[in-house]
Amino acid sequence: MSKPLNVALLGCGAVGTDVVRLLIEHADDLAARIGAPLELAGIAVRRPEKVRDVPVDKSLFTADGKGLVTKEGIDLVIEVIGGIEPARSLILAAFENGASVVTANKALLAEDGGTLFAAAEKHGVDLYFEAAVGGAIPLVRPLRESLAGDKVHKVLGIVNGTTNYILDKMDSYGASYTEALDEATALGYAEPDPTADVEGFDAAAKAAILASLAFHTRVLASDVHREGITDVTATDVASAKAMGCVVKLLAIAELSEDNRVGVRVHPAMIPRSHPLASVREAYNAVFVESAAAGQLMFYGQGAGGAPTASAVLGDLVTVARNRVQGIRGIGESTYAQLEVHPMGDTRTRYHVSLDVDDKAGVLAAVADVFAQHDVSIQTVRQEGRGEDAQLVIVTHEAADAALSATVDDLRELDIVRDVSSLMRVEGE
Ligand SMILES: NC(=O)C1=CN([C@@H]2O[C@H](COP(=O)(O)OP(=O)(O)OC[C@H]3O[C@@H](n4cnc5c(N)ncnc54)[C@H](O)[C@@H]3O)[C@@H](O)[C@H]2O)C=CC1
Ligand SMILES: N[C@@H](CC=O)C(=O)O
Ligand code: NA
Repeated sequence: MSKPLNVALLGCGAVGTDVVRLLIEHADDLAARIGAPLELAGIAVRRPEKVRDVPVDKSLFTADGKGLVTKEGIDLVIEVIGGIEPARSLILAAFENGASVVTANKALLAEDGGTLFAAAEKHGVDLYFEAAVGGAIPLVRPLRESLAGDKVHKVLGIVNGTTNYILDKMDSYGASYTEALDEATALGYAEPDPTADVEGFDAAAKAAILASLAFHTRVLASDVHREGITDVTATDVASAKAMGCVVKLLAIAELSEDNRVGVRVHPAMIPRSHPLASVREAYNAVFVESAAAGQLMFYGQGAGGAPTASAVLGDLVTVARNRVQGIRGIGESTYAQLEVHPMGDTRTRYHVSLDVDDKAGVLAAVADVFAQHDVSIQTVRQEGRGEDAQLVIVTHEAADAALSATVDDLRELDIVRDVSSLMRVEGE
């Protein structure tokens, strides 16, 4: 057994609490797997005086994160504070001090991962981040390692537990949006500011990380087309049901034929027969398609303290083993330097539900608008309701820009009273 490795923990909230618990409960096994015991050297939190349900001496808590990570002899730093600052400065200070870092911070990685990876490389230490995408699900490691010999061309999935929980409760129990969000927050799934979840920022950060790993190129959160679930209405959920579909917030990263990257996060209707439709509560699921392996599916708990702590501890064992052996693990791979194309160039399908006048020629006028934009209609369903009628149209695949322009022109028609539901359709 080698000498003990000193671990500094930054943050002791939903994830940090379970990290401490697992570090203590599994101490002997972790030491045997690493070849050295782990010693918790300190825990940085915003309010050290707060009473916490963690089985450690109170003296370990400090508000001085910088002092903790720059302490002599710190080998490993776990960052589960979240956000950009002070997380970034603390991670950089940890590298400077020669420590390897494990983080769950997708927001930071998707905004400024390049700076972190460069600093880790400069100081000859590791930066691992399995918990940042898909919580407990092994996803980062398969993309970084297992699929390193293949060519991935698409990644598609549900990567935000909070929004999946909300949409699931709305679909299955008719729960209100606010009620479901409160439950997700109480269960420890939501980000400190749940706007990050419901507006799609969290999923966009994860999509950027997945795209970078899958296509070996740097993709930032700002490159991702992002729409959250705040505009998803009970009418959308009911419309999806009527079509045999369910609404999910999807993250999709794909390589186009001209080798550009498209990355997007938006709600979409998917058929109930699609495997992603049965992903319930805060579970996540991600499909990866690659040239040689074909289709792979990863499924599991994407949020919550214990599942996320499992991924953190897995990384901690890896970087600790590297430390004991005096080696470094893999770094960033962005050699491909691919262009990211705008959302308008993405091929998508739309579901459009229109409230229209119920009179002769309406269907022809609506169909003409689609034709003007070269958008082909796959199905039309019309229901008369007295003076007005509902037209439910599903298109074939077309450029997103053409679909969006079609809807803009439909809104201008006198016979169209309202666009009552508008959503992309995926998974057929
Ligand atoms: N909760 C979840 O299900 C998951 C969270 N994550 C990520 O893990 C990280 C932590 O998330 P949670 O534990 O949910 O957050 P949390 O809000 O429950 O905990 C944050 C912790 O950081 C501490 N902190 C905040 N500002 C600080 C500062 N300036 N100095 C020292 N400590 C400070 C707080 O005192 C608290 O202990 C975030 O990056 C989040 O995106 C990743 C996957 C799942
Ligand atoms: N808030 C996130 C937590 C995990 O990444 C989510 O809901 O998925
Ligand atoms: Na993961």
